[in-house]
Amino acid sequence: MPAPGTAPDDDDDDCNENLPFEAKPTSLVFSSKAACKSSSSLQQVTPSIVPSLEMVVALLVTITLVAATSILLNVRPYLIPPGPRRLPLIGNLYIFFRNPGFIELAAGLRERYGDVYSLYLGNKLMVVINSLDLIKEAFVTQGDALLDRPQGLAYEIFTKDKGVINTNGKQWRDHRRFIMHTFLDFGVGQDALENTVSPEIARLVQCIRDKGADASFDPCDALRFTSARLIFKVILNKRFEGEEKADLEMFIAATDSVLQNFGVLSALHFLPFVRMLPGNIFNMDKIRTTDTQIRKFMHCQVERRAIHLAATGDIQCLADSYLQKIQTNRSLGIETHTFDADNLVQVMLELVVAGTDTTATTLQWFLLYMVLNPEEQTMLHEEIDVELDGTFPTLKDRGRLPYLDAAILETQRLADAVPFAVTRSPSEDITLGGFRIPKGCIVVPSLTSVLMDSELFPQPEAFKPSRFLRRKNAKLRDLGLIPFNIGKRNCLGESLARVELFLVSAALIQSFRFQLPEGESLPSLKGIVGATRKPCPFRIQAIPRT
Ligand code: HEM
Repeated sequence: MPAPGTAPDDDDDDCNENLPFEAKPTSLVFSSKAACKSSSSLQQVTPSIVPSLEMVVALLVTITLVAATSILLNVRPYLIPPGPRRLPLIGNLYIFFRNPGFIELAAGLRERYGDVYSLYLGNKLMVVINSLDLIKEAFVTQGDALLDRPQGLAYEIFTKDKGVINTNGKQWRDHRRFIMHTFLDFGVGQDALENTVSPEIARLVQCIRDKGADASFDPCDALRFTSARLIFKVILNKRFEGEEKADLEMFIAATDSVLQNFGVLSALHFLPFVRMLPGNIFNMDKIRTTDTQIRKFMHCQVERRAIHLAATGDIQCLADSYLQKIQTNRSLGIETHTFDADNLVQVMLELVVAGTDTTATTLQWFLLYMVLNPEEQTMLHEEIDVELDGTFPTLKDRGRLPYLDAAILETQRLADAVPFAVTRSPSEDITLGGFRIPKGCIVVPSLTSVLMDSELFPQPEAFKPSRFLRRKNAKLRDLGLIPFNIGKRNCLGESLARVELFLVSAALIQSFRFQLPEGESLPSLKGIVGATRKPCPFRIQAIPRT
């Protein structure tokens, strides 16, 4: 008997027993003993390259099955919006890998398939909605059927049964209502908030002043820190001073890395088998470790608030109100799992994550448009100098600074900070634009399609604050300015974000003239799209104004 892999003995009558699988009697080539008696070198090489009958049949069957499946897969069910051809198993996920960017990809698909089109992520149907009319129809007129988030779509940081962003039904409603009421109590959107946030903004101004007029710097970090600090102040009454500054840096870096992996986490959700592959593909271990680190940090902050509240009874921030609600429920004997410590930690995490990157990104775009449009910046300087005469801007001044207000709105339009909002899922079949959007599918509004609509905003690529000057009493939503999306589940932090955007930009414009450092090439206006749409890194110079 030859060793495995060696040629069978020429004289061995039972040579078929020793042949590799391909060379057994049913083989077209090696079906006779004569064949076994051919040259040994041929016997060693040929069996591995000549297909057997089984192989040919298997191949034909596979090709037929793939072709049949492809044909079947590409017939969209009745009235389901059109979309590109999909492949077995991965659906249309392949188009995300070969395309230059999500926004360009979405624009191309809209041009080809119309305002409502569909894609398959694995075998999950996703419907993309374009245009102001259709987004209003979906999220306002038929909004009650489109309040839910798709279930099972739990990214590591947004768990599916806690918090507010990724939950549905009573859990979501109770938390959304509680947070909105508490924000109102703390004066979010009103003058009362000023005492809380103004010191942080003054600190940002000083931090930029300290860089010196000649220095060129990337404003990204300073703005992210300020945005995070503002939210931490409102929700945890925390300033992160002295040694604790490093904690905040760690937290920001960690949340950033989770957000950067957002795309991978989303793709993995639709290809669950990839998660099961051996090895640490996509660095999932790192993502989990970071998630644990972030959660531990927040737990610690919440515990400190609980100790402070027990000692003083003084309600100073959202966490205090929440802890008080847990206590009240307990003392009334109300058994509720909706308001508990785990939910509190999750809510805190979500508010910081949802509020930091979005606001900081919008402020970065604001500075970028300022340096690229010096004549617009001069108009803002003139307005603020005349109206405020050097006093630090407050919310009361908003009415006196219409050009600044318009410049912020125009920045928000062009920034398109959250281009595809957050996914939703119909709780029942709905009809939109003549198509059926079935219960349970994923729905994505393309906010870009509205913010960059040339009929609503002529020359949509141009930075023209004046387009918002004459809006009189028209609602921003009716004009098409919907960066927070619309309807009952739009951005929960809209009022807080508007306050921050106004106070930070007013203070910066009053204090500095921003310009491109000499010799620096013009920064690109093409954004980097992840969970948010950020500008590519750029450097500026801040010349102090007296
Ligand atoms: C310029 C800044 C911001 C922009 C452009 C923005 C945009 C958005 C968008 C488009 C959504 C998705 C709404 C939908 O499902 O249709 C959203 C949701 C949300 N945002 Fe914001 N946001 C900003 C700032 C903030 C801030 C400062 C906070 C928190 C303090 C915040 C907290 C939230 C929360 C909690 C949700 C989920 C709401 C829910 O599921 O009910 N956002 N945001």
